[in-house]
Amino acid sequence: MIEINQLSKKYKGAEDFSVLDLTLTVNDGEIFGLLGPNGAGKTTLISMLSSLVKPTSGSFTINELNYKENKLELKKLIGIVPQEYALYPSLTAYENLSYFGSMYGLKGATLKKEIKDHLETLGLSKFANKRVETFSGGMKRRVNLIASILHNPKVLFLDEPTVGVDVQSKNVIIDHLKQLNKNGTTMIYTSHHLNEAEDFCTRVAIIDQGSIVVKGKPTDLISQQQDARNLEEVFLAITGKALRDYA
Ligand SMILES: Nc1ncnc2c1ncn2[C@@H]1O[C@H](COP(=O)(O)OP(=O)(O)OP(=O)(O)O)[C@@H](O)[C@H]1O
Repeated sequence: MIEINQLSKKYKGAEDFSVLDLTLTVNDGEIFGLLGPNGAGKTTLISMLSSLVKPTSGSFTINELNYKENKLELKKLIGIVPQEYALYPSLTAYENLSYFGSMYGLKGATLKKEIKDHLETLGLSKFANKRVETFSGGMKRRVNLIASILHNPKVLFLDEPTVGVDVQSKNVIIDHLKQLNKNGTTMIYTSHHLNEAEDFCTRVAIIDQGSIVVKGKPTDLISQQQDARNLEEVFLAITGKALRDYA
């Protein structure tokens, strides 16, 4: 279970808080979606939960481990699928995955088997020994995903795991994530693909300006919002149609 208590982040030199007093509980086995316009604070929140960004105030626990006191245990428990590719372009898929797997403490036959199985499920076996710089966006996204799940994390943070990929890659990625979830991985996921989130998530929160505006099951949010037929219409009704450009 992930318990977030009044978590806030104000970056150095920034005028405003990127995440403000955010309180949320995500239960074991959930796929929880963080939805919101550009700049809403989704990546900042995920980055704090995965110990990449230090909170300004507030606290959180993951499976009762406190982020301040149990950093090492937490690191083993979680996986992070970052928005940017965390891959070495001049290394092959296999070399990249060996490197990331060994960082998580996997080695020998176990590491080999995990890499082989994941490459197979995600349709990449025949590209294992090709350099990642030659891969399409969808293939890079799939390798990026495998790099974060080789150690079989109990909790997985996914920052736009299907951005910029074709429909085929997207299906393979989402099916694989659903399978991982069935096997016991709890997930927090951000996306701008609201159709995908509607199908994929057990619950979602719509975040705007660092705070949760609404949260609930996608079907409940749709039925509660007057005239909304899908999550995108709920989203637009709640966050408005104005552009959210920032620099
Ligand atoms: N390293 C940083 N330093 C200063 N400000 C930052 C930093 N990272 C993010 N911000 C600011 O924090 C706010 C929230 O950004 P964040 O990336 O968390 O939003 P997001 O919801 O993930 O957006 P997107 O959908 O565009 O990925 C924005 O105003 C952004 O400019």
